[in-house]
Amino acid sequence: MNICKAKNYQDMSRKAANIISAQVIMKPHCVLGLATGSSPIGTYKQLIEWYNKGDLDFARVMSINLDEYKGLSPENPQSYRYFMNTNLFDHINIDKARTFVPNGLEPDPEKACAEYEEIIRKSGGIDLQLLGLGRNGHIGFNEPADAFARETHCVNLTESTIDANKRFFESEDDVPRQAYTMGIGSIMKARKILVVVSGEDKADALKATICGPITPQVPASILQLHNDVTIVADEAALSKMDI
Ligand SMILES: N[C@@H]1[C@@H](O)[C@H](O)[C@@H](COP(=O)(O)O)O[C@@H]1O
Repeated sequence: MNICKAKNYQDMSRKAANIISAQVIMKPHCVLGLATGSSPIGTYKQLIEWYNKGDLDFARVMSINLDEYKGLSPENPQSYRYFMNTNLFDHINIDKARTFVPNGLEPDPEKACAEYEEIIRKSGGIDLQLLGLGRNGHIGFNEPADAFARETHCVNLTESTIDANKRFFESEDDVPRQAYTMGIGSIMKARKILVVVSGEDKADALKATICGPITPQVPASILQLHNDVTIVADEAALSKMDI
């Protein structure tokens, strides 16, 4: 694992955006695996800035997002499709028909997940997967569990995740209890993985991810087995480690 220490959130975002830019410049028709949450927002802002300066071209890029709340429509401001449109896609020249997010409105989990795995398979594989880290070590919506889930599946969100994500909703009751997420196997197939981590509330999860045993109780710990992972973390997130 390549650990890159950033001073703060802004520095982390710029460093991560540099890595994504390099990917897009080196392979203009690349497949980007994208993430939601507050961690990658600064990275997306930086990419938009460089796009506006004429430094980046997303015309041939395809994107595949990690996850979506089950039951939320793309127009719902809390949906991850809406998040991606407003935080990135609406501001760059990516072809929206080539941006994919699991279909939150598909009530049949088997159908929703099989369709999504087919999209990943047909894409030829994700070149660079961007990830945030949950406070309990989750990636995508792969929550701590007794076993690693391989493919896209439907999950019941844990109390910790519902609590962490309620800030985006009017009340805790409005947070969906289920989501569709790419599995650990789908994530691990990406050729390169980039994790962005900021803030002291992630310090324990980050330490367990990097130094702890590989266990489905800390889903991100599986990343120790991937051969091309870069973690860009700020000082606060690295505060519990000697790095
Ligand atoms: N499904 C998302 C994850 O993909 C994200 O990494 C995590 C952390 O979010 P944040 O970056 O806001 O801390 O939140 C959600 O649960």
